[in-house]
Amino acid sequence: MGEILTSAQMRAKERRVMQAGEVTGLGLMERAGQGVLDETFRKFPDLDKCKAHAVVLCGPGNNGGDGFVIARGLFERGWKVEVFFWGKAEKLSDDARQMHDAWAALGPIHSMTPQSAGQGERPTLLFDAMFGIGISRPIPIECALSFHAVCDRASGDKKVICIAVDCPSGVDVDTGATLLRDDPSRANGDTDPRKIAERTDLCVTFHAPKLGHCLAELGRHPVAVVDIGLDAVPADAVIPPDGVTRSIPPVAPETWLKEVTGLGRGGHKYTRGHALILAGGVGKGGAGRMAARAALRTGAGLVTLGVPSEALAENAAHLNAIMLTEISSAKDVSQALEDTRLSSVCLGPGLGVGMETRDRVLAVLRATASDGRRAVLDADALSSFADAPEVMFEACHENVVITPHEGEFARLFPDLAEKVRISDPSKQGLGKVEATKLAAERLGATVLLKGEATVLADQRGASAIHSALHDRAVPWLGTAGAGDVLAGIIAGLTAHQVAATSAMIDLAAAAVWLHAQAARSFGPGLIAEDLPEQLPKVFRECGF
Ligand SMILES: NC(=O)C1=CN([C@@H]2O[C@H](COP(=O)(O)OP(=O)(O)OC[C@H]3O[C@@H](n4cnc5c(N)ncnc54)[C@H](OP(=O)(O)O)[C@@H]3O)[C@@H](O)[C@H]2O)[C@@H](O)CC1
Ligand SMILES: [K+]
Repeated sequence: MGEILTSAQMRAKERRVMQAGEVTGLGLMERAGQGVLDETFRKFPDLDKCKAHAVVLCGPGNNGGDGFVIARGLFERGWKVEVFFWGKAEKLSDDARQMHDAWAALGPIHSMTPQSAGQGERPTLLFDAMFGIGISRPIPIECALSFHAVCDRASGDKKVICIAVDCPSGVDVDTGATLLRDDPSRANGDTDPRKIAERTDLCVTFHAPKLGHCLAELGRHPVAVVDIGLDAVPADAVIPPDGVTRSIPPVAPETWLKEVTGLGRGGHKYTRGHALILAGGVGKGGAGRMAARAALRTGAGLVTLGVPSEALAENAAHLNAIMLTEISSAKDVSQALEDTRLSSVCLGPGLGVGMETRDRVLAVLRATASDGRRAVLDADALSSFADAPEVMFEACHENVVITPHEGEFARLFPDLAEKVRISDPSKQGLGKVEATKLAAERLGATVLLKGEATVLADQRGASAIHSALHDRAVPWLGTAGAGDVLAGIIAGLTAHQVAATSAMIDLAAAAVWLHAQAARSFGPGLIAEDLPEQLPKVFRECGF
């Protein structure tokens, strides 16, 4: 699939498939509930044999409807099932009402209160089917307390395995944030809805992951995706392709990597391009050297490091295959870029924050504005515009990518960063993806916002997420200089002539994947210098 949807896109798709007569709402709900059980027993196979005891918490919407299907499915498998319901049966949708009634013929439905939910023996499994993608405000405190009351039942000492249906209740799937009340004092301990996500062991969602699943600000649970038959109508018939956020890596990463980067297609050192990396002064060249080495390892035919005159000797002592040239000023940058064989430029790592760097950035942007050459701006190249970001926005163009971490992003886009901190969309809170898309639109270029979940967006509205979470987690990638290497990998990939037809966002996404893959391949103990050295192994594994 490779697509990551918003809740609105999911609903649009559901409507479209139902209109096409491919499936009914009841059919979708049945598949959803049964799919949650299948995924649960796939993840915890021993449980299917033990026919134990489960609690299902059902909410007032269709998420609750899925819960009634789950209860019935467990009952049919021989489990002891307790169902608690928060809401009024007469207010349920027709589909959820039918599922409610089907369960009512098999077992009791208890009203959900913390007191009632806290009685009895601790179950093996707890299904959270209280609220799904229809959440519009913070969840009722009684629901949060009921969830914890089941987990903490006094009778029994085993940890309850918590399964979230579609999402942990209270999480906004468009942002990954939990909706919180204005009054934080009302959200302490078990009344804090974030604790539901923290206690979740597995989340089972439908058809495709939603944005929030890939950002996962809270909780470290894995996410399983169940096919409920919505592929009967192609996605393009419902949602414009650029409106869908893509998942990086896609289903077949090796094929994708070859297509996007053109790597492995042969050529000679000139067709593979020439990357120019600008580095800092004496004692500050390490970051630039690491970026340069990454560019060379990524397959740029030639790489030149540009350094101020006083740093030439120091750098010469460190370099072999990488060429060295003197670049001491913005004027030198402009002169160097008159050589159009230089096909990509990377600047920022170790360059220092200030007017000097700002002028160099502007010189690069001017020189590359209209000839298709690519530029990568990172670190100090970004921070140097903190007090006048509009100067950079003015000069940027579609062949530029900026690679901020969250701090650098906040310096350039303080209003957007502030909105990401607001958890409630009705109070104009923004998710990270939406914020990155707005930033890219403002910049007129590609934005790559680094983090455990790296979000990419470009000026045309395309977006992608690389989620280094769960089974792709690489905590050891948070090491000094790792960002410099990423900037160098992008410079290396974008230098290639064969990559000229690929969109900047695709090349940047490929770089993010290679970077994480190199870190995964090396493992714990990694330092930034190891990353470029690991790339040949990654390329071999990709079949280059
Ligand atoms: N779409 C699909 O393809 C499929 C969807 N399926 C399932 O449906 C789920 C979406 O169902 P949904 O739209 O009914 O929303 P849901 O999350 O159950 O909650 C809405 C209800 O809660 C209420 N409510 C909201 N916030 C509240 C609060 N803070 N406090 C109190 N009440 C609150 C809200 O009331 P209202 O806001 O209208 O007052 C409404 O009654 C989805 O997650 C998946 O599990 C699958 O069956 C099959 C395929
Ligand atoms: K839920």
